[in-house]
Amino acid sequence: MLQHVRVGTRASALALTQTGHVVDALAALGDGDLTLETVHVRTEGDRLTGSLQSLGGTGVFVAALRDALLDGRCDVAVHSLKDLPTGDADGLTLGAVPPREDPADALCARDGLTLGLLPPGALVGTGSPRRAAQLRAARPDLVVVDIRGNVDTRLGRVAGSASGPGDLDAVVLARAGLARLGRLDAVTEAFGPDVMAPAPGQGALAVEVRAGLEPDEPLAQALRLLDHRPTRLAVLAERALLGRLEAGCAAPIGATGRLAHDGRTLFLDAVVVRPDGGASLRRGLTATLGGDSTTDARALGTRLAETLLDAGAADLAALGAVR
Ligand SMILES: NCc1[nH]cc(CCC(=O)O)c1CC(=O)O
Repeated sequence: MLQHVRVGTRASALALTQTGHVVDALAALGDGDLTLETVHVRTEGDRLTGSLQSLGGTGVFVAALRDALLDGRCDVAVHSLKDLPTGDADGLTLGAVPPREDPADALCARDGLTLGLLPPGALVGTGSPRRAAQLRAARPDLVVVDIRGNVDTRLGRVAGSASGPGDLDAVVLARAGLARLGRLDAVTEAFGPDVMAPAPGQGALAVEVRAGLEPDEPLAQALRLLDHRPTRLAVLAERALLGRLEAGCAAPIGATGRLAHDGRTLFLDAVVVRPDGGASLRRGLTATLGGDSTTDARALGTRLAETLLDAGAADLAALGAVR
């Protein structure tokens, strides 16, 4: 059976490379039964300017792609997993979670500087309250500047660009995005999770499709082969934590899940940081997965969220969740 599949993407450089990776992988895994086409979908987030917080988070980037899937303008949508809202989308399903890149956050500073070597009062750009809070915790003397824009725009704020010289000493970006764009040269320090815990889902992609694929259609078969169980279980736990805390991708919450080599021990570490960086709560839990590993992974995230709520996370970070 030959199947033609349209893959929807945003037009940003990062979205295009991410979609390209998935298209190439699906073509290889489809074993000649799949033909693929990339279709561009314009999203509201690409049009608007202003801080991400004022847009209500990066969910705006996702909504237009989801509409295109539901309308049948495309059959597959590739998202940065951390940008997906934690709730399920009606009529859609997570078709595959490919192997994750290193989820670390990375400092991209002028003159090869690391966080410890930035001078007092240095200007560090990020649009993420999570990154801002952890920067303030590590270096209360720095000035965090709220910025947005695509990866090139942000790097240009340090290195300078056609529109002028750089006006910041550093920016913080996901290492994964830089890796996919071939821009790891800009990284001057990759943060360990003790300094900056990455966002739930960071470094992972989500391949979303309409619910109800036939299991034997070529797309469904290729998606099963593309799916990486350790990544899927880790991100399900991370996102369940975020969901239970009633927080989105803009919340000052970091989380890292990891499946042990035995395939059934799942670790989850999380931190909730007060936005001013002056206090934080860090907790970890481990679960042994049973027959329904998906449910168990989600339960681990929920349980860790409740542990954090018991310790006062909702007040600390002004979250919506109640215990
Ligand atoms: N919110 C924007 C966004 N969504 C995903 C990535 C990077 C790639 C990833 O985390 O998988 C980025 C840019 C960034 O945070 O630096």
